[in-house]
Amino acid sequence: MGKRSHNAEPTELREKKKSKSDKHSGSTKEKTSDKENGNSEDQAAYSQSIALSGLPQSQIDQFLDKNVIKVTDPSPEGVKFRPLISFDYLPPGDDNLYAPLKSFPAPTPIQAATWPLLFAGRDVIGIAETGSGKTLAFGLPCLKKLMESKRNKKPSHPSTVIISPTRELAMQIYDQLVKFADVVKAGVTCVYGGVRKDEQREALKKAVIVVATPGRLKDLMSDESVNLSKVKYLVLDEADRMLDKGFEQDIKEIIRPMPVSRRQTVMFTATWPRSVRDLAAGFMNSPVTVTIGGDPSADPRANTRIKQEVEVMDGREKEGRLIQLLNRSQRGSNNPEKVLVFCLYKKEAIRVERLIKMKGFKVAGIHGDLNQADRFRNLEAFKSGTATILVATDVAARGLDIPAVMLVINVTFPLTVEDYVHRIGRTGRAGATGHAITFFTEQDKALSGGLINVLKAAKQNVPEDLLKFGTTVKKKQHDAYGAFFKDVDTDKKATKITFDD
Ligand SMILES: Nc1ncnc2c1ncn2[C@@H]1O[C@H](COP(=O)(O)OP(=O)(O)OP(=O)(O)O)[C@@H](O)[C@H]1O
Repeated sequence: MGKRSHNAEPTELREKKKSKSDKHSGSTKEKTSDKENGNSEDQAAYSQSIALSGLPQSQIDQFLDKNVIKVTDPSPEGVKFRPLISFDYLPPGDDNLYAPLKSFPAPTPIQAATWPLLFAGRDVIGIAETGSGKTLAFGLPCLKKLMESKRNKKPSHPSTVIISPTRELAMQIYDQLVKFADVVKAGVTCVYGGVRKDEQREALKKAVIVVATPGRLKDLMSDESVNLSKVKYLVLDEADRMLDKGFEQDIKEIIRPMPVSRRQTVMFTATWPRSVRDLAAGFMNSPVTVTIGGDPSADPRANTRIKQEVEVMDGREKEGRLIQLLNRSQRGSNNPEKVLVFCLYKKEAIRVERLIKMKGFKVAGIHGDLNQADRFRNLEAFKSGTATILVATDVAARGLDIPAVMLVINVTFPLTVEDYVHRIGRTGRAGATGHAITFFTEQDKALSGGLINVLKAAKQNVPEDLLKFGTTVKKKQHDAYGAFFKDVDTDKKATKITFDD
């Protein structure tokens, strides 16, 4: 929990003097108008439940303080919805949609704070730690919209697009949506590169919600297999990755046919570097920014339930130390814990996987040199526990929700501190604790300042050896930021630049 001073701005959500319009509308129900939202068509109005409006303000304030929730709304009215602190306060909806929520005790803070805004049709930037339920934060409103639209008419073109940087994450979002609302299964489809297009083209004919990686979606647009001119709800998951150099152009092309006046644009992430913020603003309409856990302008923040250890070493010591750590975590138990090992380059991942296999451990790998079927199969083997160690490049750094990953080992430091935060965020999810061990060598010293700040912000030990590399945070990001994660369509001829994924 952060300090109270971090939380200075939620006063916007606290009791305010009633404006003229509030007085006219009464205190229990507040409907957003289309004009306020800048969204003209089919915008579902959101009515705050009477029970939620009736709660004492102190209870709302306590929730905001405890979870360090900051909501910044640029519109003249400011923030007027209370967070949905319990599932009981959700707007009326289909039982099929809400029933699976019963497996959770309460909405997570990012869900509680963003749902009212999303139901009300506002553009939202949601920033919250890894593993904090962001998928459902943007997913539930989109499923609700789908169910409502199904009742009204049969759509001819997709109304919702969710874009994700990797194929595995796209598939995971798709799985979560259909698991959540099986009844809408027919209306949801997932398109990504590395597999044939024919089935995807067929599925797109009936799709209302499309989950996609950018490269394949762009291809399917250009051969007119999908028309995005009717899209009203656009989500960029892992938004900072989607807006960085590797993807920026694709995203611009995908968004072009979607009319801004009718589009609700939603961005979610655990890290929100300054470098992408202006670009994000250009795609959005008066967005409300919701931050959980502290100031978004500060350094990237890691989930505080993860114990972070950094071991400064010579590069030649890495393999020996890795095997030592794996021996400790895998041997002597019938049920060895799941360990995710990150490498930076594909060749390195292949070499490390081979080494681990040679030592007799149950290991699988995931990186851009594998074909898509192998990527899915290996990820599944790790999820199911057939393999207890997964060696991955940064293709697995973001978003993947793999149950019970107990330890993340960074054999080679990533290209940015944001990626570090996402990598270690594969452990310690949904309220659990986690552990991350990072090997750091002189070669990585340009990132020592950023890493030190992440460690300090999460109240972790900073080794003396790391401090020696310097505490300055270098502004310039690696030029390849983003390029290592791009899903390249294997149906296409190779171009000059080849990406890691
Ligand atoms: N209200 C809730 N209570 C408890 N667990 C939840 C709740 N909502 C979602 N979860 C679970 O929390 C886990 C993490 O959620 P999710 O993958 O959406 O995290 P995320 O914030 O998107 O993480 P990342 O930043 O790594 O992408 C999932 O297993 C999900 O089922």
